[in-house]
Amino acid sequence: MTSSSPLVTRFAPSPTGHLHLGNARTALLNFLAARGSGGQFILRVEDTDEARSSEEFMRELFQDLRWLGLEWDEGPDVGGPHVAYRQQQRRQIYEDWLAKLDAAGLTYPCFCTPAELNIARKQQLAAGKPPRYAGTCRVLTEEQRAERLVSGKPAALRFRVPNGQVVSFVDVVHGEQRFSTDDIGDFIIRRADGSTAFFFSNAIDDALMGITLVLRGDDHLTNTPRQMLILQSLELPVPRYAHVALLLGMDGSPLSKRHGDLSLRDLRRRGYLPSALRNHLVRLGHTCVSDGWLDDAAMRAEFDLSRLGRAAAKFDEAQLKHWQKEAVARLSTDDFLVWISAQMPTGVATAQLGKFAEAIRHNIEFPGDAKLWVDVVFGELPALPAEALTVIREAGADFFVTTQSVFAQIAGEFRQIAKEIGQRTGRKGPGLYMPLRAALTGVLHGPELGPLLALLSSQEITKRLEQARQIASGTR
Ligand SMILES: Nc1ncnc2c1ncn2[C@@H]1O[C@H](COP(=O)(O)OP(=O)(O)OP(=O)(O)O)[C@@H](O)[C@H]1O
Repeated sequence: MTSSSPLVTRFAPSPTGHLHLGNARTALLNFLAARGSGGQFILRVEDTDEARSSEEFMRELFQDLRWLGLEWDEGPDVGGPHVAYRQQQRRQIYEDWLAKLDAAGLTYPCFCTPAELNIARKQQLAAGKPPRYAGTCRVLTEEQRAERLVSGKPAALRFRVPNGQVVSFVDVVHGEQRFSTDDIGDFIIRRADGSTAFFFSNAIDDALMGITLVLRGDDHLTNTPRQMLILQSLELPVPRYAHVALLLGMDGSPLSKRHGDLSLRDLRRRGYLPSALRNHLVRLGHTCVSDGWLDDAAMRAEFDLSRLGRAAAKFDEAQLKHWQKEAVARLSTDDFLVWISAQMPTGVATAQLGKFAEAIRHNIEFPGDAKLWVDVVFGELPALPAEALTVIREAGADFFVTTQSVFAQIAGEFRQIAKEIGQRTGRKGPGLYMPLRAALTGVLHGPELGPLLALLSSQEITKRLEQARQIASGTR
């Protein structure tokens, strides 16, 4: 279903931990749905769980989303026409709407203790029935209610679910959905401690903030009829819903903040690039027509609600690494140098820096990988590993004598030099390049030799070839 009208979407996380890849995927899809349709993307912080929420997690959540490249049009730190964007600051709004439900006779206080609820639940399960609130406090008389309230018994507030109705809606991902209200027990909308429950505050906020599409994990699919009942009772607009399959970790269970799963922070610390994550995430639970790299504009154009999928998507780091390579290849030289800056020595001339970046970038997945090549180019050659020594010895001292004289005679491109060495020594292919690599870089794999050697002084090249000659002749 492609939507031509602008969509107002939102990402509504709780600041109770670090955002993981599943959260990030949901945020990205909401962002794309809004941007692709010329609509608005709202960030709302659902911090009603005071015990688990923190300011620190909220700040980090902003940083993580911005790092990922998702900017919001309205939110706690940028404001907007629907302030406040933190649920803790919206309590009065919830009280006002609760009062309306109350006035319509659609709520009642519930005095059942957790222990009582637990017993009722077990009895229902034992009888093979789906657990739902048994309605104990629904049928209290006014006197019984007043008595309990006066005695100071803690009371939650429940929504009175109408009997014998069907709540139906067309989910963008799952299609037609029908829920009988007889299967939905009266549910809590305000807890005994005074805080509003997710079902309530989340639905009220979506309606008041003008959200037209609620795109979220399919863990919320069965919450939807409850939320719709509340909105319909209050004559508030009901958004469209799209419930996308949850992202699963390697162990097959859904990623979750409370388990500290695959956080964006960790992936960032490990050197992953945000554009790599975006390209990976947009293909989890959403199919793209293009298999190739998507820049921001192409990703917006590719995104289509009709391509959201039902199948649970599993995180696969090999796929993420594929996009990481693509992302590194696309960094500008300056951005690449900033990315690897922690590995770079000081005092390197600007022209050298650019050449170094281009010489090594295809061999770098993470910034730490640059260290080896920084040492090879700007430092002393590290101690040669056994496999390099073997290759050098196999080539023999004469090979390096010839190589030294060719380097001294030809000041041209490495290709010319290598051709000349090949002609004079009768070596070609790996037989030619491996001993050169071993002697000049100490490593048998890596970036093209030419651009790398162009960064070494002729004295340094001579020194390394001399070292190899001595190794090959057994004098070192
Ligand atoms: N594994 C997941 N895959 C995809 N989306 C997810 C996943 N987990 C949560 N979401 C979505 O992220 C949004 C924010 O959810 P929320 O802040 O409750 O995250 P959470 O990881 O479920 O946190 P917690 O572990 O604290 O319950 C919701 O739309 C939710 O559906």
